[in-house]
Amino acid sequence: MSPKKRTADDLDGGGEPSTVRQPKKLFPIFSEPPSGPERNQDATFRWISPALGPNRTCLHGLNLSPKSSPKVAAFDLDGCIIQSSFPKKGIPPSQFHWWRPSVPGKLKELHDQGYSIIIITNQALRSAALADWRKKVPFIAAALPDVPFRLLAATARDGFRKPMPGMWYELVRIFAQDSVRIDLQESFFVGDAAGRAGDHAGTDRKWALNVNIPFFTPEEYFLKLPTASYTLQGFHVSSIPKDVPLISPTSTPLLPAPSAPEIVLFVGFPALGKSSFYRTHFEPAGYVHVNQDTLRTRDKCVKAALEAVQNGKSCVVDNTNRDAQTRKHFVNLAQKSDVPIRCVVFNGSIELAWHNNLYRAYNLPPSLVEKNPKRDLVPYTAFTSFRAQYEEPQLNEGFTQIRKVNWTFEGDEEQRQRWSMWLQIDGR
Ligand SMILES: Nc1ncnc2c1ncn2[C@@H]1O[C@H](COP(=O)(O)OP(=O)(O)OP(=O)(O)O)[C@@H](O)[C@H]1O
Repeated sequence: MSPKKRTADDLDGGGEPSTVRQPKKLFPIFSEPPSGPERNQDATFRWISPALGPNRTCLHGLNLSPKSSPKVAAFDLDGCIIQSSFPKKGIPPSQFHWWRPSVPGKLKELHDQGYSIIIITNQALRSAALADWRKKVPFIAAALPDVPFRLLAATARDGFRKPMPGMWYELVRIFAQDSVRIDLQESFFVGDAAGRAGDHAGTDRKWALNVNIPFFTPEEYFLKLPTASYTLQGFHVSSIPKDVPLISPTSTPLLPAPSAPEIVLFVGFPALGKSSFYRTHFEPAGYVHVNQDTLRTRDKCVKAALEAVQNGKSCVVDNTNRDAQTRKHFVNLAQKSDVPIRCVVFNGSIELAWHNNLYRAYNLPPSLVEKNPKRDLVPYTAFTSFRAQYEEPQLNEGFTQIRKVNWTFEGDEEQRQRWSMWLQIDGR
């Protein structure tokens, strides 16, 4: 049996068992709803998700009264605890199949050994399907009457969605309220999206790598099968070329000395680090920052650049400046004002730019979030349209010099750790 294909709009992150032996028979727990919808009234499960607020896309539910323990046994839902929670026409929410019959017993055993049982699931379903899915969960809980557990479900393509670590941060925050610090070595995560041949993704393994806890596939954990080989697809910062100079050519310094008024025009994908580079290298030298994100229109940027040079100041035009026509506005201004204009091109792939975009929107360390205003995710179309319309800057556009910047990470250990995580959501 091959894994059933789902669309990104339907569901991702769980998946039906996609490798190794499939059971010949399903194991229905309920073939009928036990006593209709009213069955939920005495259910042990309750949703406690906030309806509003920044965490509203992360659903949160409790079976019984789970305790916070330093030992966390975390499980994916679909293709791991149950076979699939994907709603199907004509199948009541009460009906589901354990991934294997041994699953409920194993969960009970872990609870008895003092583990906190946590279900971590991606459920980016359309609203009607999500409503059906929410009805299903209490039935799964009812079949685990002596296993207290906590369930977190990411319902949107945002920082909560595996492999992004948002659900883990949420767990750490909740446990901290009970003064419990999770022991990473004693904890583990089991999931079927493990990057094995035939797996629909490597999302679960990436999530465990991100949060730095041991990972097992359901076959390894529940069936004790040998570890399977895997390959993780998608962008990771370890693929960025090393040992390239930060600025090339290296023959002249980045800043002229003694400093004379000039315009420096940045070129590069959104989120490739242009503003960070400005703050590190140009702001300390007194360059005025001209940026369309803050000024809103190009006319205002041209005006701000003109004002800077008229006041005898240098400035950096920190926009994407994708083509010659866009750049011409500033070249003309420089020529009219009789100041040199140089171009600084940011090397770096669309994948790195998108990664930084995810990092900036969802995974900055709290210390950085406090310092900087929160930046929303820039839509992917901004990256593809930059790529489609990009024209490599040429000296004959009127530049006195063109420099290339190779992105190099600057930040403390916590920043580097968060930036080095797998952030790309499947498919992008
Ligand atoms: N060299 C670097 N070291 C560490 N982090 C960086 C570096 N460059 C960029 N970043 C991080 O990547 C994210 C995007 O960087 P930044 O906002 O500077 O990009 P940008 O090109 O100015 O983006 P935009 O064009 O969207 O304004 C930020 O979170 C930033 O902290």
